[in-house]
This record gives sequence, structure tokens and C-alpha cells, in this order.
Amino acid sequence: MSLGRLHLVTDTRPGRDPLAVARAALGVAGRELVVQVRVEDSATDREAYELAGRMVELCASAGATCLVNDRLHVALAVGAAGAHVGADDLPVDAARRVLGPAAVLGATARAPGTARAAVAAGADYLGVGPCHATGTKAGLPPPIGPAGVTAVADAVPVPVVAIGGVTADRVAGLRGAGAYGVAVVAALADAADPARATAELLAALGC
Ligand SMILES: Cc1ncc(COP(=O)(O)OP(=O)(O)O)c(N)n1
Ligand SMILES: Cc1ncsc1CCOP(=O)(O)O
Ligand SMILES: [Mg+2]
Repeated sequence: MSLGRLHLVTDTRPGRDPLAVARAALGVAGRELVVQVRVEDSATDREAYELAGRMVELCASAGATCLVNDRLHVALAVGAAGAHVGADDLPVDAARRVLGPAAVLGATARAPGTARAAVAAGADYLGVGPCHATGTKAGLPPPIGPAGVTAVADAVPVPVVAIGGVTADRVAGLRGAGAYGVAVVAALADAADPARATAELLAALGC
């Protein structure tokens, strides 16, 4: 599996335009981009399906990978490449059974033990964090910092994607800590120029 190093997780805030941000990022990053479609828990399956379906088409035209957060049935229904699950979602082994062996399956981990368990259960990559403080998701445990990323990366043979408060300035520290790539919401969704912000993140990643 060749996984992109820059993951754009879609912004769930009302009034945002995740397709416009993804279009701008795809134009710069192409196949190096993974778009993870993430919607509010309160969003309907129909809303998730419609956004994910449009995102799959956009990603396909750029040669990029589209994943769906949490809702595996939506991932299957729109023909996404795979999905991402965390502690409140289906367990990794169940998610793998639902998606099948060929799908890309990501799992959240913040410590070596859970990371090893997720990989043993079938995760292809790990989303690890929050690495830094973030205002994007409430109720998270304290940031693990680059040292926490190293602890996980040293424990598993799969790519580690650092998430939480990631900015272009922080990418070098995270890569040095062992992260294969990074996942961002605000760094692209809040950027005045998402295409330029994408280029800066890619440059920091060494892509
Ligand atoms: C790449 C990546 N890493 C971690 C997460 C968080 O997933 P989860 O813990 O299930 O939380 P929600 O995103 O579902 O609120 C992620 N989505 N992507
Ligand atoms: C979904 C999620 N899980 C851990 S941090 C996070 C949000 C990351 O958003 P940002 O890049 O804006 O900090
Ligand atoms: Mg989840």
C-alpha cells in the first residue's frame, strides 16, 4: 500500500465548504493527498453519503485516495478506498471484516499498546494524537507531543499519521519523531489560500 503523506480531514463546522478546500488541495497535492470525509455525529447518513460521493469523484480525478471517517457503510456505498475508525467506532477487526482485505483501514491510537493491538487487528495505518492542542475537536485527552509519536512509531511497522494542531511549522518536528505523514483540519480549512497552505505542508513533508 502506498499511502499519501498529507491527510485532509474535512471540516465539520456549519457553513464550511469541504469540497472547495479539497479541490484546492487536490490541485496541488494530487496523489499525495488522502481526503478523509468526516461529518458531525448529528449529520444524517444521507448527508454523509452525498458529501462522500462527491469527494470520491473529486479524488478519483486527481488520483488521490478518499477515506470515510466512522461510517463504514457510507464508505462501501460510495466506493471509497477505505475508512478510519477510533475508540467509539466499530473495533478494528470488525471494521476489517466489513470493508474486506483490500480496503485501506486507519485506526486511532495514542499509546504503543493500543497501536500494536490495532495493527494486529488489521489497521494499515495509525492516526496518532492529538499531537498538539487543537480547537477542532472537543473532549480530547492531553496532547502527546512528538515524544508520544515516537513511542507509537517505534512500536508498529505501519505508517503513523500525526493529527491534532498540525501546522506546516510543526511538520518537521513530527517527521523527526517518526511520523510518516500528517492529518489536518484547520491548517487547510482555515487557510486564506488552501492551495498555498497545501504546498507549504507538502514542502515541510519533503514531498
Ligand atoms: C488520521 C486520523 N487520526 C485520528 C482520527 C480521530 O478518529 P476518532 O478517534 O475516531 O475520532 P473522530 O474523528 O471520529 O471524531 C481521525 N479521524 N483521523
Ligand atoms: C479529529 C481529530 N482527532 C484528533 S485531533 C482531531 C482534529 C484535528 O484538527 P486540527 O488539524 O484542526 O487540529
Ligand atoms: Mg471516529
